[in-house]
Formats: sequence, structure tokens, C-alpha cells
Amino acid sequence: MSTVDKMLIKGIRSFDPENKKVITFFKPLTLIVGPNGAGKTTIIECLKLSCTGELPPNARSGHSFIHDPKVAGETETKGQIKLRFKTAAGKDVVCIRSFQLTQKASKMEYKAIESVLQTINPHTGEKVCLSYRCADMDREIPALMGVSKAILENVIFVHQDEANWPLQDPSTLKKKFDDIFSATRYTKALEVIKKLHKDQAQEIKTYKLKLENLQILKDAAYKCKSAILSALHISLKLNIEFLAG
Ligand SMILES: Nc1ncnc2c1ncn2[C@@H]1O[C@H](COP(=O)(O)OP(=O)(O)OP(=O)(O)O)[C@@H](O)[C@H]1O
Repeated sequence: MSTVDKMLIKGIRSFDPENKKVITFFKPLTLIVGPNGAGKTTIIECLKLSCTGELPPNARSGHSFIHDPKVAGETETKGQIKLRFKTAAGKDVVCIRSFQLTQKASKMEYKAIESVLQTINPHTGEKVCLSYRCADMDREIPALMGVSKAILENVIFVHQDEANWPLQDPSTLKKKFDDIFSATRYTKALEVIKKLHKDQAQEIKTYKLKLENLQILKDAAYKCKSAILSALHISLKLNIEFLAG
């Protein structure tokens, strides 16, 4: 089973960009308690973003997720989340995601600047860093954890603003359930099987028609053969009579 061991946060929401905060997760349970605005939701948001690459629903495309440069009295703030977890296979892996929020002349600019996976080479004990495109990393981490992205997003690290998704409209609900149970793959497989079945039924129909045609030709060939044989028979008989007579 995959477990989350530690998380470092800096420069995210109210977390200071200059002072890193490290949260250690205990087994089998960690309770997060604190007054309103202390950062409990931010911790869950960081866990979800680290594992799936998904920003929180209220993050305005990342702009309000990174510590506000105006609050820090700067023109630019850098945010970083480092998550140390054990993969389903028991390997220690660190996932690092870094971001930047810059105050431009008329607007803020949000950028995801780096995503790195760090593993430890079991033979040499050396750290191995693999730099990833965000999209690849978002696929790689759920695979290492042995949990689908849909379950991480909608069940394990579900955001408090989205916790009522089971009460949403039927089509959204169906899509969520399809994602969670990977039903889309089965639906696609069923579609492929149905198409194969249809194609093969069409092929059988064509072969049946060909068989009927061949049967007609075979009957005609037999008829020709017996006509030729009886003609030969008559001509042989006439020849014998002629020779005898
Ligand atoms: N972009 C930002 N820059 C600086 N601070 C921010 C930013 N976005 C949110 N905050 C602050 O971060 C805090 C958010 O905390 P969070 O929602 O994680 O707290 P919480 O412990 O979950 O609170 P609650 O118990 O009310 O749900 C708030 O104090 C908010 O003002």
C-alpha cells in the first residue's frame, strides 16, 4: 500500500514563501486541526495537487493558490510543494512541484515552473532526479501510488468545495462514477466488441451468399457433366452399332 510520509509547503496560500513548513503524516491516522484560516484546506489542496496536478476549484487558474505577492510586499512569489511518499511497491519517492506568481504591469502571471520526481537508486544510494512535463508527472504519480487519478481526486483528497459531488446532476454524477470505476474503458471495450460482432455478422452474410452461388454453379456443373456423359454414351453406342452393322 502506498503511504504519504511528509510534505513541505512554502509560498502556497497563507504559507510563507521564505519559511518552509514541513508536515509529517503519522500511521495509521493523521488528524489536522486548527482555527479557521490556519491552512487545513491548503494542506489537502497541496496533497491533491502533488498527486494529481489538479488545482483547487477556487484557485482562479493558480492565481489565488500561490502566496499573493502583494501580501509579501514583492513583485514575485515562488511556491513549492515537496511530497515524500512510499510507492505501492515500497519505494521512497519525492515529488517536487514549483510555481511562480509575478505581478506584471496590468495583471498577475501564474506559471508552473518545474516538476521533478526524485527516487533513490537502491544499488548506489544516490538520488536520481527525473524532470517531467506536468502532464506526464500527473499520470506517473497515481501509477506509482497504485491508485487512479479519479479516486485520488474525488474520494481521497476531495476538496471541501466539491464534497457534495454525489448530489450533483445525473450526468456529472455518472461521469464521476464512470471515472472512479474506470467504466469508460469497459464502455469503450464493449463498443469495440459490438463493432467486431457487427463486422463479422456482415462477413458471414457475404460468405453465405457466396456459398449459395457456388452451390448453384456446382449443381449446374453436375448437370453439364451428366449431359456430357450421356452424350458420350450415345455416341459410343452409335459408333459400335455402325462398326457392327
Ligand atoms: N493567495 C493567497 N495569498 C495569501 N494568503 C492566502 C491566499 N489565498 C488564501 N490565503 C489565506 O490562506 C488561508 C486559507 O486557509 P485555509 O482555507 O487553508 O484554512 P482552513 O484552516 O481550512 O480554514 P477553515 O477552517 O475556515 O476551512 C486564509 O487565511 C486566507 O486568507
